[in-house]
Amino acid sequence: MTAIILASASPRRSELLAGMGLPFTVQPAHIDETPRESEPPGAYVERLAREKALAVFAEHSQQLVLGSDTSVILDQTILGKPGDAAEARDMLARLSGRTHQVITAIAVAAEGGCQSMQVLTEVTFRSLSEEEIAAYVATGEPMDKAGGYGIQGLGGIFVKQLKGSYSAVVGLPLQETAALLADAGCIVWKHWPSRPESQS
Ligand SMILES: Cc1cn([C@H]2C[C@H](O)[C@@H](COP(=O)(O)OP(=O)(O)OP(=O)(O)O)O2)c(=O)[nH]c1=O
Repeated sequence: MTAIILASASPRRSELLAGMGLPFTVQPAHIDETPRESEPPGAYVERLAREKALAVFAEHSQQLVLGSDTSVILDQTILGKPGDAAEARDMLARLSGRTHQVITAIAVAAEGGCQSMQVLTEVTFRSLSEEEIAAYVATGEPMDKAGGYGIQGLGGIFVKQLKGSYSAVVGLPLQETAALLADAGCIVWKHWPSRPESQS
């Protein structure tokens, strides 16, 4: 099988991909993540996923490279990772009591080209008090996460409703990633081990 490289520094993406039962190595991509002027959020997120995959593929063209990007969108505005505690507090105050979109794009670069797609999930937060926001920011959890929260962590208690893909919000949509890998010739389930006693 063609070796898989995950072009990401995100520990969440590594965990999610490992959970699919595939062997892979990690090589983070270093790209400029500045949005272009009036670039629509979906186009921005998918462009970054492709750029991450292609940056690593440029050095490993015999392999299959998976790139991904996640952004939180509120009122058509992209909320990336907060730069400091004040920005994290501001993001969480804006998300409080509202529904926002989380767009995660994935891209697979392989010999045959680069295929990509976007997954949109709607997340509704309950109202958050100022004290709760301050306590959450003080934990440090928001700092390396789009929108300033982690649904898989302490931030999970803010989420009232989710429509779409939970794994996409965490950083890697499992079903769609398996489909894109399959298109590139990597059938995920063929790599699953089976126990001898379950064969009868
Ligand atoms: C909304 C949300 C985001 N996140 C994380 C997923 C991503 O790691 C991060 C979004 O930033 P990204 O720029 O997509 O990813 P990254 O910088 O962490 O890693 P890389 O670019 O190398 O792939 O936010 C959560 O962990 N939980 C959440 O609930």
